[in-house]
Amino acid sequence: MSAVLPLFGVRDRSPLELAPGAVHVPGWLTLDQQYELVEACRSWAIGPVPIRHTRLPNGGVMSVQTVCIGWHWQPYKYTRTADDVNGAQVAEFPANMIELGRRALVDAYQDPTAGDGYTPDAALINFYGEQAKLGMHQDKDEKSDAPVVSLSIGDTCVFRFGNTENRNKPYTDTELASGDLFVFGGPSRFAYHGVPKVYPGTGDPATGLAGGRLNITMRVTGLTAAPAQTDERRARGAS
Ligand SMILES: O=C(O)CCC(=O)C(=O)O
Ligand SMILES: [Fe+2]
Repeated sequence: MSAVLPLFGVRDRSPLELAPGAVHVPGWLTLDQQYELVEACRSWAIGPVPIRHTRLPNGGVMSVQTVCIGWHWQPYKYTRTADDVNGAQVAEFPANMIELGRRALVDAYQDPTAGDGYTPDAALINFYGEQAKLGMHQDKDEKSDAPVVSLSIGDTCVFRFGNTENRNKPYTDTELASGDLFVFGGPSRFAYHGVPKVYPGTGDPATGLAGGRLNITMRVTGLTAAPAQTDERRARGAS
């Protein structure tokens, strides 16, 4: 009997360019990194601003659940406090995530300088249950054209990556699996994209996620923090 080739389950980790500036790196995160991120997300999901189904101005509710760090996102702006949830300030954006974002750009663009000066200051953390989807949209509430770094953990999904003109064709459907990195920057920074489907039960529980899909998108908001009001300014009623 011939030996079984040890290729089963091994994915090609070379970066794949879907469009200029849009790069998919399969299996970029190690299992340990995924586990650590799941733990961190679990704690952010509890508070200071709990994870929620975002309410849209048209009265709809997103099927995806979202919690933010650094800046709070609500349709369609970033704010320091989560006024549409509990009014609290979201958790700080940790320095090790900035580092991870920089390494993501270096590896995706295969350029040792690609991460220089990249300082993401917000992340949206999305949790997809079995039925959750995300419609085609652009990430355009940032006042910066710095790349978006996306990390996926848990169940595999169909990721639809479109054009910069509208939410329709042409688009490319690709699968994002646990540990995958996807970067969209440059001419693809404002491309439409969405998640039409998640495949339940495809994730590895060793990530710490028993079910569902976690996606973290790091962004540069281009916003500066409003200076904290001093007691004196507050007493004077300065706005
Ligand atoms: O879940 C994903 O892969 C994409 C998430 C996304 O597009 C977003 O949060 O804006
Ligand atoms: Fe997005």
